[in-house]
Amino acid sequence: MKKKATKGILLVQLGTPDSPSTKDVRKYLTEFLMDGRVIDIPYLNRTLLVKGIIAPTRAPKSAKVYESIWDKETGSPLMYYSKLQKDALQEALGEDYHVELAMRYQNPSIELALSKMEGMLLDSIRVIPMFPQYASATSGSIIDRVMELIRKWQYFPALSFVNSFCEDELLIEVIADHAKQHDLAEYDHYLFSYHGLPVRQLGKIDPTGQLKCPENGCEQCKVQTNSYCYVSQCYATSRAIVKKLNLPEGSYSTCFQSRLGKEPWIQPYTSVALKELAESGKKKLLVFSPAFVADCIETIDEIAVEYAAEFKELGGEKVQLVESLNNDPKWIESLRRLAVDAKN
Ligand SMILES: C=CC1=C(C)c2cc3[nH]c(cc4nc(cc5[nH]c(cc1n2)c(C)c5CCC(=O)O)C(CCC(=O)O)=C4C)c(C)c3C=C
Ligand SMILES: [Fe+2]
Ligand SMILES: [Fe+2]
Repeated sequence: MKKKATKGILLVQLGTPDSPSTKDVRKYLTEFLMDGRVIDIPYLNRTLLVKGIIAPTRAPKSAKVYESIWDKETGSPLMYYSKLQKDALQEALGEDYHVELAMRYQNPSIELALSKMEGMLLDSIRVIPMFPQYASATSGSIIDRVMELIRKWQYFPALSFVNSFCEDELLIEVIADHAKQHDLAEYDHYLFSYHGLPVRQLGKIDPTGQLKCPENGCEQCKVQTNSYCYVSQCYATSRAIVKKLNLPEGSYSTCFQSRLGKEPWIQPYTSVALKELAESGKKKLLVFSPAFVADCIETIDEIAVEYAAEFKELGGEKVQLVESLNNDPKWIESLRRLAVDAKN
């Protein structure tokens, strides 16, 4: 008889549309952007903005992009890699563990994954938001949703959450390994491009108001106060990769992509960084995307297609994306350690 699993691991990724049709992309964008941790403005204003403006205008454009990255057999790259990661982690952890995969938005939902786990009467559940750097809009929202659902249960397993793993040794090693698949000497600049956030969301993390993110500059917040500052965690990841690859001072920089709407997002923006690099005569860029654990629309299209075209128009020659963690065995080992070791 198969041994009963006693420990549950719930991997949660952001989410992706069910299909690249405009209808499904609109549904996905609406659920995503109606999350008050993602667009953190009052409900009525958010509804008018998301359902009245962003979803209807963005859905047809985004649908075309999703169509271009969608694989006929395996579908959304983010879903494809997330499933591979889940299966590989289950294999690595063995039969004492039960691993579920959920998406914060759309399918498979956190509700569905937890309903399966509830019936298993597990001793513990460990939730791993699949984001190396904590942000309220991503890991925070996942943790919030899990707590909202589990609080209705009649029993409570020992529950734990991975918060951030921005400097995880193996994670950094995998990123460095993937960079080394390219001839590092060929590039005249190394760019670390992270997903951006509205500036307002950074300041809200600190209830004491003393951290003053980002006015005081965020490069050292994490080191000095061990805060949840997203920007600081991004800089910590960049520093660790730079150290691992021994990149020379002045040959690299950190920037933030994917700005949505008109209000200020954290800077420097990737598009501005590209312009400045082109103006300073840089021709070949190696671009890291360490906010993601799997290739997705943000890497495959935004960096490798859109930013690459932008850079070439500005006089640059080449933008090479460093492959994401995807299903690299070393990353699966890193995930396994996150799953069994409650330190993070
Ligand atoms: C206010 C809007 C957004 C915030 C804040 C935000 C934060 C954030 N997102 C990720 C990771 C991913 N985002 C992805 C796509 C995506 N993100 C936004 C908006 C915000 N993100 C939009 C509108 C989209 C859809 C893209 C489109 O073209 O329509 C994805 C990829 C999903 C996929 O299917 O491939 C990821 C992953 C992080 C890490 C983050 C804050 C730190
Ligand atoms: Fe996003
Ligand atoms: Fe900060």
